[in-house]
Amino acid sequence: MLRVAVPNKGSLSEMAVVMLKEAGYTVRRDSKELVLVDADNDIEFFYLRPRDIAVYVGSGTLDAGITGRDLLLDSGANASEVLRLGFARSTFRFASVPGVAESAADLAGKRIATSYAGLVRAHLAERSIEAEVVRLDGAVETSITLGVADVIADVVETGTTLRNQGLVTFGEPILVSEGVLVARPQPTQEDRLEVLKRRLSGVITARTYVMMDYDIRVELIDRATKITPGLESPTVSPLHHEGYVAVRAMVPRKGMNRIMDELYGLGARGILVTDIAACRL
Ligand SMILES: Nc1ncnc2c1ncn2[C@@H]1O[C@H](COP(=O)(O)OP(=O)(O)OP(=O)(O)O)[C@@H](O)[C@H]1O
Ligand SMILES: O=P(O)(O)OC[C@H]1O[C@H](OP(=O)(O)OP(=O)(O)O)[C@H](O)[C@@H]1O
Ligand SMILES: [Mg+2]
Repeated sequence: MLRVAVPNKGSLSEMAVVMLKEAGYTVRRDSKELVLVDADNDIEFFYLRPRDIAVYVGSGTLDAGITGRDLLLDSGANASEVLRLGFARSTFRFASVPGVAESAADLAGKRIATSYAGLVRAHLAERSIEAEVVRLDGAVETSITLGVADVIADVVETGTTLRNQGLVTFGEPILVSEGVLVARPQPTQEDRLEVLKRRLSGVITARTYVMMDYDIRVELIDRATKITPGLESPTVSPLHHEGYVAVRAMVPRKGMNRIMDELYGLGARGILVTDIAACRL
C-alpha cells in the first residue's frame, strides 16, 4: 500500500484534497480524521502539517506527499519534486520599507525575518552575504514595524499583505513556488507511485483542456486542423452529409473562445465544447 502525506491545513490543503478527490481517491470528511485508508485504491493518506511533509517523505516513513516547492527546499529533506500540481502558486521574495535595500547585495549586515530560514540561509550562502536570519512562525510582515528585523523574506501572492504594511519587494524572486508531489529519489513502490502520478497528471490535463467538436467542409480540413491540431492529431470522421467531416480535438481551455471564433470564420459549424471529466494520456 502506498503511504501518502496530504496537507491538513493552510493554503495547500483544500486544493490538494480537491485534486485527490478528482483523481478518484477517498478523502477525509472531517478535519479530525488524520489517517485514512483507501483500500480500493491501495493507498493510505496521512493528513499532516504542510511543513512536516517533506521531512516524513525524506526520512522514508512515507512514500510520497503533497507540499509546496518552497517548503520542500526549506526542509533540506532527501526528497524531490516528481510532479508540479499547478495550485498555490506564489513567489518567495525579499521586502522592506522603501529605500532600505535595492538588491540582494544590500542585505549584508541586515536582520532578515522569515519562516523559511533554510531557504534564506542557502540563498545568502550562495552569494557569500553575511546577514542575521530571524526565524519567525508567521505574519512576518509585521516584524519590521515591531523592530525585530530590517528586511523580511516571505511568500508573496497578490502582494496585498506587503502593501498593507507599507513594504515593497526588492531584488529578483528567491523562488517561484507551487504545490508539488514529492517522493524519495529511489522510491520503493515505484509502480504504485506511477499510478498516483498518472492520476494527478490526468486531473491537471482535464482542467487545462476541453474537447472540441465541429463539422467542416472536406476541402477546409487542413486549414481547420491547423487551428485545432489536438495533442497528437485530431480525429476526423466522415459525415453522412457528403462533402463534410466531423473533427474532434483537445484544445486549451484558455483559448477556446478565440479558437471557436476562428473556426466559425473559416466555415465550421456545430462547434461544441465539452469538459473532460478525467483522462490518461
Ligand atoms: N497567499 C498564498 N498564496 C499561495 N500560496 C501560499 C500563500 N500563502 C502560503 N502559500 C503556500 O502555502 C505553503 C505554506 O503552507 P502553510 O500551511 O505552512 O502556511 P499557510 O498556507 O500560510 O497557512 P497558515 O498561515 O494557516 O499556517 C507554502 O508552499 C506557501 O508557498
Ligand atoms: O501576497 P498575498 O496575496 O498577500 O499573500 C501572501 C501572504 O499569504 C501568506 O500569509 P498567511 O495569511 O497564510 O499568514 P502567515 O504569514 O501567518 O502564514 C503568506 O505568508 C503571506 O503573508
Ligand atoms: Mg501562512
